[in-house]
Amino acid sequence: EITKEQQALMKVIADAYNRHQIPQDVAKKLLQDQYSAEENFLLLTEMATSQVQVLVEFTKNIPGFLSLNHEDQIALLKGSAVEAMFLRSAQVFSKKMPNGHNEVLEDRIRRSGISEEFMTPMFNFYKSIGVLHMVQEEQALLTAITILTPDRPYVKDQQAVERLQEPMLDLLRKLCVLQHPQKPQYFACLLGRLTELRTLNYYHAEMLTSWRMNDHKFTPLLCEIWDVE
Ligand SMILES: CC(C)c1onc(-c2c(Cl)cccc2Cl)c1COc1ccc(-c2ccc3c(C(=O)O)c[nH]c3c2)cc1
Repeated sequence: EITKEQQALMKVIADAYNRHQIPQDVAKKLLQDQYSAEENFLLLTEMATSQVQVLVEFTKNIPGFLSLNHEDQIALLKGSAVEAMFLRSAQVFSKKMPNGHNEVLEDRIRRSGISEEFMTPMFNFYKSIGVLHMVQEEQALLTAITILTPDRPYVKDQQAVERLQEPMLDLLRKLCVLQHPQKPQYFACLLGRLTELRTLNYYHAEMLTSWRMNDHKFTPLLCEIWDVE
């Protein structure tokens, strides 16, 4: 019972998600052989920077986003960047990249100066996403829903964001019923992942602090989106 306009919305979001991905030459860098903590940190910084650029382009394709108040657009991007990158990197792990990126990505993350205490929640999240076997459309919608979270810090017109997020949630609910008829709880499961994502924001803030304590440098784009330096 997906309506015509919901089909159109799904197509726009799924196309934007598939069109905006990290360039292959950047993703391939994960496979080069330097494995020092320094090299890993630099590579991950490059991946994150490229991923933020991809995220901004994807967000601009979300119907209605560009007609939101400009400050609110920035607040939504800043508030959701880490969560969207956890989602994206989780899908890299679960989709079993053809050229073995997932093991390499995991290895580099484990050896990039992140302290043990953040590894457990991070890789638990990756596992919990992996077991869901989300289809591309679900991944795209879940990312759009994460970006359109009304109660991010400094968002002024929360109602305007709710009006954009609601149709996405409605569409995702219907899609889950269609894609996973044998799992009636599937939609609720996905929303549970969004709650888990929020807790990862706190761990990530700690990660940033400890990297900065060890004098790690970020790119201007990451400094801007994460309010560091
Ligand atoms: C500044 C650095 C050190 C950082 O700080 N926190 C995090 C960080 C971490 Cl360590 C975990 C989760 C979220 C964040 Cl922001 C990171 C690294 O972030 C990323 C972001 C995104 C990818 C990523 C995306 C797509 C693909 C891809 C494909 O699409 O084909 C193939 N390989 C991919 C790799 C990797 C690492």
